[in-house]
Amino acid sequence: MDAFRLLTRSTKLKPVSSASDSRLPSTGKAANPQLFRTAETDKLESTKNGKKRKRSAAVQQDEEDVPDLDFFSSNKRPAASVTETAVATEDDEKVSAQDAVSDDDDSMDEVTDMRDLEEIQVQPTSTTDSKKKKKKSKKEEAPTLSKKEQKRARRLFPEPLLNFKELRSKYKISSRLAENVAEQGFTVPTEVQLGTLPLLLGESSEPDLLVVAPTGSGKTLSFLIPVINKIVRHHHSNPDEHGILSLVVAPTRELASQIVNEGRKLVAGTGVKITLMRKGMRVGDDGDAGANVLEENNEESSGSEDEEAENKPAKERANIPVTKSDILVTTPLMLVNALSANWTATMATLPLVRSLVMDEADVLLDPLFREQTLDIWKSCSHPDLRVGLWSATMGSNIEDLTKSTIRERLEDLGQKPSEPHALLRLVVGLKDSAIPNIDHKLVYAATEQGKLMGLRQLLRPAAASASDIRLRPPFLIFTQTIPRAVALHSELKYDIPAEAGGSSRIAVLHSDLSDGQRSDIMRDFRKGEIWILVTTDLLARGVDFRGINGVVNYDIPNSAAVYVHRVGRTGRAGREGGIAVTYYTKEDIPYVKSIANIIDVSEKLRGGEEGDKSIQKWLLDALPNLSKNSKKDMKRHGVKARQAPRLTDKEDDGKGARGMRISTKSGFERRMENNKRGAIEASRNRKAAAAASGNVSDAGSWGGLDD
Ligand SMILES: Nc1ncnc2c1ncn2[C@@H]1O[C@H](COP(=O)(O)OP(=O)(O)OP(=O)(O)O)[C@@H](O)[C@H]1O
Repeated sequence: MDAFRLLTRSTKLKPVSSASDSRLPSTGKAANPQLFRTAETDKLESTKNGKKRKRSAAVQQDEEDVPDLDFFSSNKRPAASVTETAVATEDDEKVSAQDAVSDDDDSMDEVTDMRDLEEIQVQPTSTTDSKKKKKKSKKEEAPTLSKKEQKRARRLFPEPLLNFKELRSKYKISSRLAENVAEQGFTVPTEVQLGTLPLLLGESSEPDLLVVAPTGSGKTLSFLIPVINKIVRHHHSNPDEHGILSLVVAPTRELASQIVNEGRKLVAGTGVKITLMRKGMRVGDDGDAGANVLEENNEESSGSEDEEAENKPAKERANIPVTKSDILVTTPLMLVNALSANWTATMATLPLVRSLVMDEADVLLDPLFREQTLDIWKSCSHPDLRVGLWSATMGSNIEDLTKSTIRERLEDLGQKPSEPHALLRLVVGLKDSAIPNIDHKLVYAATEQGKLMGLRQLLRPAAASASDIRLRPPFLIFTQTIPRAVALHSELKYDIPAEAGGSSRIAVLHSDLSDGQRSDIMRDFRKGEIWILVTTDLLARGVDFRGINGVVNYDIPNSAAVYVHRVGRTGRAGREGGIAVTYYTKEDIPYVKSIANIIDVSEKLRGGEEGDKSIQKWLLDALPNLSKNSKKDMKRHGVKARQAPRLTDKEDDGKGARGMRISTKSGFERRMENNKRGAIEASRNRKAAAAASGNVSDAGSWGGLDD
């Protein structure tokens, strides 16, 4: 009898299929990076047959019985993929854009104009349904529109990008930029790319854009191409204006550095410079037409040189020549510090910035970073600023905050943009859901010891069959706090046999490490020298380790959104075979339902037999719902018992920190160790006291008084 299987009886673990065995994320890129291609094909088929557009079976089923996603927006229905829109637009003769909104369809729109209806009706739009909208505007005085009609009025059906060649042939992007994109070797644009690139590169006025698209779906390329192209055009039309024209803000240094590396591949030879904001840099006014310039050393350097430069003391960096950068990539705090470097009451402004990109926008506008992000947003003082907010999860509160900030910034500025433009929202796939191309395993481990046992089984391939989970390195392990990550790392350090590389194969990464240490670990994990990386939510978002085979949530995530991001570190760009293992204990039961819901929806999106699903209905029914306040509390602090400061054995009542400790040692072994430590300490104290009173037994070690 497998004890571990007993522990996990609350989930149905399906046998590992030979297909996922042979096809792992680490074996290379997927033939097709799109996630919703099956549904798309189905729809294409049904439109071609001249029938009314229908959702794929899997998605239809979702509509019937998808459980409420009790977080984020009020809309609980799956949105059709953006390619559905593409089908409608491409196949205009058979299915008009208006037909595409079937009467019984009240799901979330793909591309939605977020402005007030009156505003939409007076603005000219260049989309295919513009004529219909104009007709509608005549009926402005008509009785108030129903919710459904309002939704319909807001929906847009822009043309999709069919292939990357169109970037040059149709959207006329810089030829050098087009070459750089081609050199990346991508063949098919992902859904988010085919949806957003035409919106941002098209002839109509560039919109402010909110994008919600799955993890690993290529959002970085989607925002970098338009930003770079805009700067190339700007250089042509304003050859004398130099300075920071675009800002990209990301929540962590690791993500910011990754964006710079991606950007460098795209800007090569275009004359555009992209720079990572580093400690000690100053964004200052050079007195040249109010332009912001960046003091930095080597803006054309490669990633590794960049990292070396970062490790130089700030003093050395302060002496470097002033150069100009077009795109600055930064974390919020670093830029806020630089903008308020002269400690004046008001922050310096960034008068030339025309594009502000917020990657992982929902976390940037979360209370944790909100003040800093809004300060940066408002310091961009150009009236033609366009904002882009990108994430795999986006609460409706973020949409409201975006609308109000756009309005307030313009009011404060007292100027209007040179041309009217829209605020659009594009949703790819099912909003706020985990990607469907990975396997989720929700495992009940009862206690902390149970989790450690389970994890050890994953580390030993021979024992892996016992747990039905086969997770091959490289993979990530997430814990709730830094001390827990450190403790888990020291517990597992010697679990990897010396012949496989031993303790050097496993590392821990968190924000208490120095920048240099963090960069080294990231580099070694990417190079495959480190196989297992224990970390905190520092790496939960945005970071792209292309070929990692899985993610282990050693501690449950603080929210459903964090789950979506953590598990999205695997299954990037359509790769199949990734696994997400989440352990939970007795203490976690109150918090598991939202995660179980996410897994359930993801499995429904994937389709397949009901019996293959890991989340059974009885489990969902049995798990308790969490109150709003408890959810908030959980989001801020995580599971409280795990957050507790370390207690000494004497202080611990046995239910708190001790129960949550990451260790395989028994209480008896710990007590013995403690006693031994105490005895050594006491003997040391006795010796010190004796030495202080001059009564030293070891007289030979005392040289006596000097004459
Ligand atoms: N069209 C494409 N075809 C194949 N791979 C692609 C394509 N576009 C991007 N990629 C690759 O997909 C991976 C994920 O891209 P990216 O990091 O931009 O995802 P993301 O949507 O920002 O994810 P997250 O939400 O986790 O931040 C990268 O390795 C990138 O090189």
